[in-house]
Formats: sequence, structure tokens, C-alpha cells
Amino acid sequence: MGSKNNGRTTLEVGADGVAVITIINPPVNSLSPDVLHSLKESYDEALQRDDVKAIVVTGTNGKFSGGFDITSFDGMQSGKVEQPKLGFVSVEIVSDTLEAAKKPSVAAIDGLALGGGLEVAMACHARISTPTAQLGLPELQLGVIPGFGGTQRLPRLVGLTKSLEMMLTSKPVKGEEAVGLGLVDAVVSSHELIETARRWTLDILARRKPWVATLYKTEKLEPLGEAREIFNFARAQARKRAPNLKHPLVCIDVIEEGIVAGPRAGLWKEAEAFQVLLKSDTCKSLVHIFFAMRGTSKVPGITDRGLMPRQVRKVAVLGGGLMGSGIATALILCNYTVILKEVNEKFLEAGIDRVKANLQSRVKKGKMSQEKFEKTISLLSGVLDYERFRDVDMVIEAVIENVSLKQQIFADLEKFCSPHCILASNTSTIDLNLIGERTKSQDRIVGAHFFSPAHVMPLLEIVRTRQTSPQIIVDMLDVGKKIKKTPIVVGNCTGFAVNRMFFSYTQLGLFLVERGTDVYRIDRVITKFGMPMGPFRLADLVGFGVAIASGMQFIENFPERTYKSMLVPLMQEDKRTGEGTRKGFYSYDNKRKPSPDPELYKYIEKSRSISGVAVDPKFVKLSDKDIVEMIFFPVVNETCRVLAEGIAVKAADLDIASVMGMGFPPYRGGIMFWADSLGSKYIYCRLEEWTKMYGEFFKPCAFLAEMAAKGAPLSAAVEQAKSRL
Ligand SMILES: C[C@H](O)CC(=O)SCCNC(=O)CCNC(=O)[C@H](O)C(C)(C)COP(=O)(O)OP(=O)(O)OC[C@H]1O[C@@H](n2cnc3c(N)ncnc32)[C@H](O)[C@@H]1OP(=O)(O)O
Repeated sequence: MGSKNNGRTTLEVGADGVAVITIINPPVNSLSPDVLHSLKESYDEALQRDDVKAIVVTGTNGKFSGGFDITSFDGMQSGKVEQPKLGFVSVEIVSDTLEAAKKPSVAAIDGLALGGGLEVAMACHARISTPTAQLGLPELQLGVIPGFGGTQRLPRLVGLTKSLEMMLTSKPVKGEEAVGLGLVDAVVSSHELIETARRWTLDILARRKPWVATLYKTEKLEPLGEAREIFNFARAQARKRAPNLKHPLVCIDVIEEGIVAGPRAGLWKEAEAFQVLLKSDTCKSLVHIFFAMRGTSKVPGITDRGLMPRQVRKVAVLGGGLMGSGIATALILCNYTVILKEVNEKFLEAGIDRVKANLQSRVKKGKMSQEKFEKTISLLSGVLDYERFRDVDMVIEAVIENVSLKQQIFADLEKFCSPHCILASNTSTIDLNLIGERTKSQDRIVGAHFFSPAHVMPLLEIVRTRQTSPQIIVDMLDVGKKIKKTPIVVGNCTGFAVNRMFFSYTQLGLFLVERGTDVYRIDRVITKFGMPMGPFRLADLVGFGVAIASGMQFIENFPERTYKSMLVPLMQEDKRTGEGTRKGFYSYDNKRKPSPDPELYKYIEKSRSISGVAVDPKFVKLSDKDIVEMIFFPVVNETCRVLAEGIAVKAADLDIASVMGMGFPPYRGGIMFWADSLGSKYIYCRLEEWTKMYGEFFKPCAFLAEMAAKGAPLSAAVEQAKSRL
């Protein structure tokens, strides 16, 4: 199958006649083609040897297996690596060698058994796990379905409803839940795991415990009529949740085949579907996102220097507003001690109340116990001055966007904090060099740009200036990881990476509306493309105050590519500023449900007349494809500039920025990956055509022009991007 030597299994036979087969392929013991071959060989050997009575399968270093080796997907997709013949793993190895073996086997699961890892475990005749082990079939998050028999065995162990939930959401269960579900047979601590599994397999041999071939179990399966209803419900849910995705529906079909036509038929249908889905654009995009997410914390010149992150124990947050309180919440949730500073008692109390409310909402949803709430909130204390800042390891400033205020704060911080303290600002627009102008500490000033609500949104932009020291970036990356954010390291400029993309996105909506495209149609088309909401619904949600403030920054810094429409200011004049005022592009009822508002057309008319633009029938009848391209190609253009200016290290980081910061659909691989699927030349030509018709605003940047001329993909251009850092 594969050519690279990539992992193996070992076989050790004890005096009790139990052979322990151990999967070894760090870091997660993934099932590479080599591991799978070796697993078959170890099994064949154990089955042949007379001194082996029974088998235990386990993984090295406290991890059973993280599943099929995702790094081998690329080779199989491009045809560089030969795909295993149909059914080789699921039928020949997993079913006909492991499950059909004449000697009993038990899986000893610690750490994780995901995807193919759990599928191997389910083919054993029993499973023992540790209470915290994670067991799941997360293949759908990679655009494929379980391919080693998981679609057939999981329903037979836990029932249809739970197995569908586990596969369709890709969420694992912990060992302690798994035992209740029937997925594992017993839960024991790590140090008892192998011994218990050895005894268990000998007990099976002696018929003191059942010898179960899961593929043929039926008692957990619902009767056919009921099963059909469950499938139909699951299909309706899958269509509603992700209308553009086919593989969840394929997964349901494959499970159904096993119920209707028997598990062997199900296995073959699964094998065929897996091979087809592996080559789909959705799978390629989602696998790209998987690796891109893990790649954002690998920053050339920073994380390859052997620097170790310093320990951050205590963090001070300045400002208890929406952002500051969200940041404080994110920190205490991950066990950091936090001091929240405000300017007076009233603001301080309000800030602490916001943090409490953030935690309480978890308690209400049953995600946090009252006891955990008390323990978490005890990590937070409030102050009105800098006295207690002397022993903090990091400060995150999150006050209003006012340059002189921030300059004063950083000058004060330099006086009160220790010289090792990291000085971070949550500014979303202001130049960090300006913020640190009145200090001598430029080397430890860094941007920590959170997205609202900060305790929920997964992205963190870490902004570095030319002076920020690599150690500070390494420290920030570590804190980011500990508070469960995906960090992207970016350079210092107006709007950094995410807001620059966002700005193009919202502006183009205004351009189209002034020429006659319907507001609500644009939102519908963009939602159908896969964004969580269209640009107008989003503007309402965020509130026009933010849109206007960042708009001003862009007009100032990038005037040649700012579309100047009066629509938003006109609405603001009438106090229509979005969801907060119950009226924006939509009107909102008591439950904040949006509906189209005919009054909006009055404002559109007025802004058209100010801009001197007439309705163009072409724009009234624009196709869905044209709407998508006119909204997103300028975003691609701006993203190219961000890359070419060296604001981002690599295109894949911008894919993650678009997915996690903007809500760009991950199954399209992020903005640059999607652009490359269409081709740089095509995007360049369309932008050129629009530039001629509608002005400089659409003009493709030099980087895009260069890539188009070479016929090169935008994401292959890392070397060309000259870093400004
Ligand atoms: C036919 C079958 O049905 C098909 C399959 O099995 S498809 C695979 C199904 N399995 C999965 O989807 C699991 C994917 N992995 C994960 O969710 C997480 O990596 C994890 C929960 C296993 C570990 O998470 P965490 O401890 O945070 O470590 P994380 O940084 O994600 O991973 C550690 C390293 O292992 C790699 N890795 C994780 N799972 C892998 C896999 N299945 N194959 C290859 N590499 C994998 C990661 O890329 C990362 O590599 P890096 O250090 O070079 O960046």
C-alpha cells in the first residue's frame, strides 16, 4: 500500500499464553498502511503459534489509536500511492482476520480510540478502556465515512440512534459513558488495563465471558420499521444542518444497507463509498483544514528556535467591557488566576457581573456544575489600580480603541509590571507601534486579538511587530493553546488579517445593493454557499457602530479600495443600527427573529441618489454564481495582499482565519484553498473585467496578477511573499 516506512506493531507472548499486539506509530498511533500490514502479520503469527491462546490489542504510550493515517490521504487522492484493493482492510483484515479469529481477542484502550482505531477495537471480542479514554468515529469531519466496518459495528453495539449521533456529530464519548452504552465491557485504571484485558481474553476462552462477534449482534438493533423512521429523521436533520454536504447522507445509506441487506452487504457498500468519498472535493478541503489548523502554531523563525514557553500563572485584564470580560472568562475557565482592572467601582462590578453571567449561562445549559462555577469565579478578582500588577506574568489590555489612552496605559504598565511581563493589547485596528510609542518595552508588546464573544470564538490573532521578541510569541502561542484557541500569528497593520477580509466582504454587499441586487437575496445566496449568515444579517448582529468605526479606519488607510456608500450612515441617522435597536437591514421581533423590512428600500433609494448610481437591470437579475463571485473575489484579492505583504506567514493560516474568524465553510477548505479550486487566472480575469466596468475598487493586486500570469496556485506562493516582519 504505502512506500514510506511508517509505524509498526509488536507482538509479545506472556507465560499465560496471551499475545499482546501493540500498535506503535507516534504521536497518535495512527493506522498507516504499514501499521495495517504489520497488524495483519502479527495477528497471523499469533493465530499460528501454538503457545498463543488469546490476544490483547493495544497501543503504545497510553494511546490506542487515532485512526487511519490522515497523512496518507493525499497520496491516495492524487494517485501517487495505490489505494488498497476494495475491502482489503475492512473485510480481509478487520473482519476475516481479527473478528473471525479462532482465538479470542480483547482491545485494551487508553487515551484514544478514534476512527479506524475504534473500528479495530470493535472487531475484538471485548473492549476494556480507561474512564477518560476517548472513543469515537469522527470520520465525517474529514469528509469521509468510517471505512473499516464502523458503520456496521457501532450501531450493533450502541443502537442506531446513539451511533448515528456519534457519527454525524463526529463527537467521541469517554470510557465511563462508553461502558453504559455497551461500547466497552469494563472500565479500569491505566495501570490495571493490560492485566485486566489479559484475564478477560482468557475468560472468554474458558467461556466465562461471552465471545462476541459484533458484526452479527442484533439485540441492540431496532425493528426494521422503527429503524426506517430513525434513518428518515437523521436524513432530515443532516440536510437541515449541512445542506451542501453529501457524505452524511451517504453514511446513513450505508448504515441502512447493513440493517436491510445484512452486515456483510453493509461492509461492501461502506468500502465502495469510502473510496469514492476519499477523492471528493469535500474530503480534500476538510483534510486541508485539519492540517492547516495544526500548522498555525508552527511559525518559521519563531517556533523552530528551540525556545520553551515560560510559565504564565497570573494574568491581568484591563477593561471589563464585552471583550475584557470575555477574555477574563476564557482565562479563568482554563485555570488562570485573573485580575480584572477597571476605572471605578461601578464599571468593575459590571465587568465582574459579565464574567459571572458568561459562566452562569454554562451552568444553565448543564455544561458546568454550581461547584465548578464557584471554583472558577474564585480565580477572578477586581482592582482599581496597578498595585497588584507587580507579580502578573501577562497583561491583556482591552479598553476602548483610543490611541492616547492606550499609550498612557502601556507607559503605566511598564512602570508597574515586572520586566518579564508580557504586554498584550486586544486592539483590532490600532498600530501596535503607536500603542508602545511611549515605552521602552517594544520587544514585549504583542497583539492578542480575540473575537467576540471571546470565551466562545475559537480564533486568536497574535499580532507581532518588528520588535516583538520570538520568546513573547512562543509564550502567547502557549497561552492560546491552553485556553483552547486556534492562534494565527500575523503582522502589524490596519485590521490585521481577519478584519481586512471581513471588510471586503461587507463592502461588496453594499456595492451590489446600490446597483439593484436585493439585500435579502444576497444573504440567501451567501448562506446557501455555506456562510452561517449573509453580510447584511451579520452587520445587524455586530451592530453598525462597529461597522462604521472599522470602515473609517479602512477609508483612512486604503482609500483606493474602499467602496463609499451612505447606506449604513443613513440608517444610523434614524437609529436603525442593527439587532440591538430591533431594526437594521432586517426588523426583529421580541425573540430577535429577523424578517425583511420594506422600509429598508427607502434608505437604499436615498443612498443610491447620493452615490449617483442607478439601478442596473443586470444586477437585478444577477445569477447566484455571480453574486458569490462578486462578494468573494474581492475578499480573495485582499487576502492575496495580506499574504504578499507578509502579514500572514502562509496561505493555509489565512484559510483558518477565514473559517474561524469569518465563518467561511470549512468544507470548501478556506478562502485561498477555495480560490485555488477555481484558479488564480479565472479570478484575476473576472476582477479585471469588473475593474474596467466599475472602477479601481476591484483591481486585482500585483500578487494575484503575478500568480495568474504564471498559472500558479495562490497557496503555493509562500516563498514569494516577502515578510515585513
Ligand atoms: C477508514 C477509517 O475509518 C478512516 C479514519 O480512521 S480517518 C481518521 C479518524 N481519526 C480522526 O479523525 C482523529 C484525528 N485526530 C484528532 O482528532 C486529534 O489529532 C487527536 C484527538 C487524535 C489528538 O489531539 P491532540 O492531542 O490535540 O493533538 P494534535 O495536535 O491534534 O495531533 C498530534 C499530531 O498527530 C497528528 N495526527 C492526529 N491524528 C492523526 C491521524 N489519524 N493520522 C495522522 N496524523 C494524525 C496531528 O496531525 C499532529 O501532528 P503534528 O504534531 O505534526 O502537528
